Amino acid sequence: MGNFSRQMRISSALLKRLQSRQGTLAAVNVGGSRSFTTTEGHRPTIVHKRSLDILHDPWFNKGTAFSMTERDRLDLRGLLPPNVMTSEQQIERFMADLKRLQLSARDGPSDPYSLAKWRILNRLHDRNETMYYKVLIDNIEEYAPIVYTPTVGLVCQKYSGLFRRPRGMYFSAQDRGEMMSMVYNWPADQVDMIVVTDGSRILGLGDLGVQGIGITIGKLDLYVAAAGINPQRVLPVMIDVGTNNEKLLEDPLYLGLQQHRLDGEEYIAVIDEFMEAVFTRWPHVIVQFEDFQSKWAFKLLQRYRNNYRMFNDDVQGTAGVALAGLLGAVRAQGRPMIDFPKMKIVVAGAGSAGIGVLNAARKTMARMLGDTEIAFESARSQFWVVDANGLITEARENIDPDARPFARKAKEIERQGLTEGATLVDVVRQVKPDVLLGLSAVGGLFSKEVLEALKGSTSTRPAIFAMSNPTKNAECTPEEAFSIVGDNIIFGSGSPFSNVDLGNGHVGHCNQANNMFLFPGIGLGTLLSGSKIVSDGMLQAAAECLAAYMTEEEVLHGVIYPSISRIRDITKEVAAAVITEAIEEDLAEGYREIDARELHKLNQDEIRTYVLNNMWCPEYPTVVYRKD
Ligand SMILES: NC(=O)c1ccc[n+]([C@@H]2O[C@H](COP(=O)([O-])OP(=O)(O)OC[C@H]3O[C@@H](n4cnc5c(N)ncnc54)[C@H](O)[C@@H]3O)[C@@H](O)[C@H]2O)c1
Ligand SMILES: O=C(O)C[C@H](O)C(=O)O
Ligand SMILES: [Mg+2]
Repeated sequence: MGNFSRQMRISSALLKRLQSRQGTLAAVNVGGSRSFTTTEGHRPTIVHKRSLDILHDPWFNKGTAFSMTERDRLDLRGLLPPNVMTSEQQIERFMADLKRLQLSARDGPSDPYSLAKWRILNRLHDRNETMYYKVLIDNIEEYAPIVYTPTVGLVCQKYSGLFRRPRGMYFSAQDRGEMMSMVYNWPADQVDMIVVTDGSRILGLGDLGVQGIGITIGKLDLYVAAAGINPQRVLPVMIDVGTNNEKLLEDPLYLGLQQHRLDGEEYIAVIDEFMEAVFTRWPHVIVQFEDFQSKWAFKLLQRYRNNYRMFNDDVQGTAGVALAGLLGAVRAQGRPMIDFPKMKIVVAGAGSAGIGVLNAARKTMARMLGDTEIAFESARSQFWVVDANGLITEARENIDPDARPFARKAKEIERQGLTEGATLVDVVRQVKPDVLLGLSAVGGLFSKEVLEALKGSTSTRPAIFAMSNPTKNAECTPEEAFSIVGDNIIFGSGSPFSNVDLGNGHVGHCNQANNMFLFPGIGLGTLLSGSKIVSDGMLQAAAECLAAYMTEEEVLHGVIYPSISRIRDITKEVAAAVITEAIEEDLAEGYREIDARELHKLNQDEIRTYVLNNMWCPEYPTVVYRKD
C-alpha cells in the first residue's frame, strides 16, 4: 500500500469533536486502536508521534503536502518549507527532477558527477549522521567542494527537485506572531549554532528564495566537520520573506512563498521576531547571518551585534580571510607585515563582502600607522574601489553610504589620470596595484585586458584574489592569472581550483581564499568563551591567527592559506585565539562547567587543549533504551 492511500485526513470539525470527547489536545493518540468514521467516509490514521518523528517516518510522512492545520496540529510548523503542495504537485516535482537527473548529474561546475555525489552523501546524512560526518572529515578535501562551495550553489539552484526530507527550520512571512511557539517544534533542547539566510544573495547566484536553505546546511556541515560542533546542536534556518526572483515567482513547483520580498519595517519585524524567538528558547546560541543581500547585511549587523551573539559571515568572516590573504601577500614579497600600509589595492565589488574587506583592511593599516585619525585618513588612499558603475569617486550620484568612505577625491584621481566611473582596466593600468581583489560576483571580470594591465604592477609579486563564488563566478581562473600576469604571482580564489602546472617542474599554487577558514573558529571560540557578543577584537584575533598560520617557507612558495585538509587544525587555532581575546576583553563568561575565573587562569596551551577537548568527533556512542 502506498503512502498516500495510507493517509486519511482528519477534518478539523472531527478533530474538535474528538478533542472534546477525549479531552486530549492533539490529533494523535486519539482512541488507541478505535476508529471513527469521518463525514467523507474516510478513517483517520492514528499516529503516536509528532514533529520530526512524523517527517522521518516513511509510513506517515506527507512532506510538503501536510496542510497548514495539520502542521499546527502535529507541531510541524516551521519544519517544512512554507508552500503547501498537492500530492500531484509533489509527484510532478519529483518526476521533473528524475527526468533531469542525467543532465543534472553532468552539469557540476568542475566535476561532472558533483550533484550525484551530493545526493549520495545527503542520503547518508539522512540515514546515519555519525557515519556521514566521519566520511566528510576523513575526506574533507574531496567532499567539501560537494557539500559546500561550489556544488552547494548548484544544489540551491535545483533545490525544488532535490528536496526530499526537510532539514532545519523555515520561518516565513506568514508565521508572524507564531515564531515564539514555533521554535519549540525543534526537537533539540540545546542549540549551539544557527546559520540563517533569507536567500536573497546566495553565493554569486542572486535571489534564490527558500532554496537558499542549502547554503545554511553547507555552512553547518563545516561547523561540524571543522569546528567539531555537535551535529545534534546545529540548526539551519531559512527566513522566507518572499523572493524577487521572477522565475521562482512563476514556477508552480517552487517551495517558498510566491510573493515579492517584504521590505522596510515589515521585513525588519520578521527578522526581529525570529531573533527574539531563538534567543528566548536557546539563550546561548550563536547566530551566523549568511548570504543576506548587502542592503540588509550591514543594517542587521548593526542592529543586533551589540545585543545578541551573532555575526555576519559575508561581511566579517570574509573581511578576516581577505585580510589574512593581504598580509600573506606582503610576506610573500619578502617584506615585513608592517609594510602593509604601503600596498596599493584595487577592489572590484562594493557589496557586503567588498565593503567588509575594505573596512577591515583600512583599520588594520591605520593601526599599523599609529592608530590616529590621520593614520585612518591616510590609509583610505591605498584603496581604489570599482563597482558595476566603474571607479567610485566623490562625484558619484546616490553613492551607497557604506561605500562613501572609499570614494576617491576629485583631486587625487585627476592626478592619476582617472575619472568617476573609470573602467577596471583603466584603474589597473593607471594605479599599477600590488593587489587586485574581486568580490563582484561577475565571472571573468578579470579579463585578458585587465590581467595584461596588471603586468604593469609596481609590485615584485602582484596578488590576485578572485574571491567570488561559485566557480563560474570567479573573476578569473588560476590558469589565466599565471599565464597572463606571470609565474611569480600570488593567487587566491573563493571556490577551489587545482594548482597550475607552470612547466619546468614548477607549480603555480592556487590558494582557496574562502571564509571557511574563519567562520567555524569564530563560532567555536565564541561558544567556548561564553562571550555575549562577537567583538571586533575577537574577529581581528581570528584574522591575525590565520595570517600567522603559514610558515615563512610556505608563504615564499606562494602558499598563503592552509589546505582544506588542515581545516580542523586551523579552526582549533582560530577558536583559541578568539577565546584568548574574549578573556582579555573581559567578555568571556565561561561555558558549561568552566566559568570565567577558570578561563582567566588558562595559558595558551591549556586554551588549545580546552578547545580540542570540546570538539565533537564522529564516534558511535553506546545506546541504551530508557522509558521516561
Ligand atoms: N571567498 C569568500 O569567502 C566570499 C565571501 C563572501 C562573498 N563572496 C562572494 O563575493 C561575491 C559578492 O558578494 P556580495 O555580498 O558583496 O554581493 P553584492 O551583490 O552585494 O555585491 C556585488 C558588488 O559587485 C559589483 N559589481 C557588479 N558588477 C561589477 C563589475 N562589472 N565590475 C565591478 N564590480 C561589479 C556590484 O556593484 C556590487 O557592488 C559573491 O559572488 C560571493 O559569493 C566570497
Ligand atoms: O559560501 C562561500 O563559499 C563563501 C561565502 O560565504 C559566499 O557567500 O560566497
Ligand atoms: Mg556567504
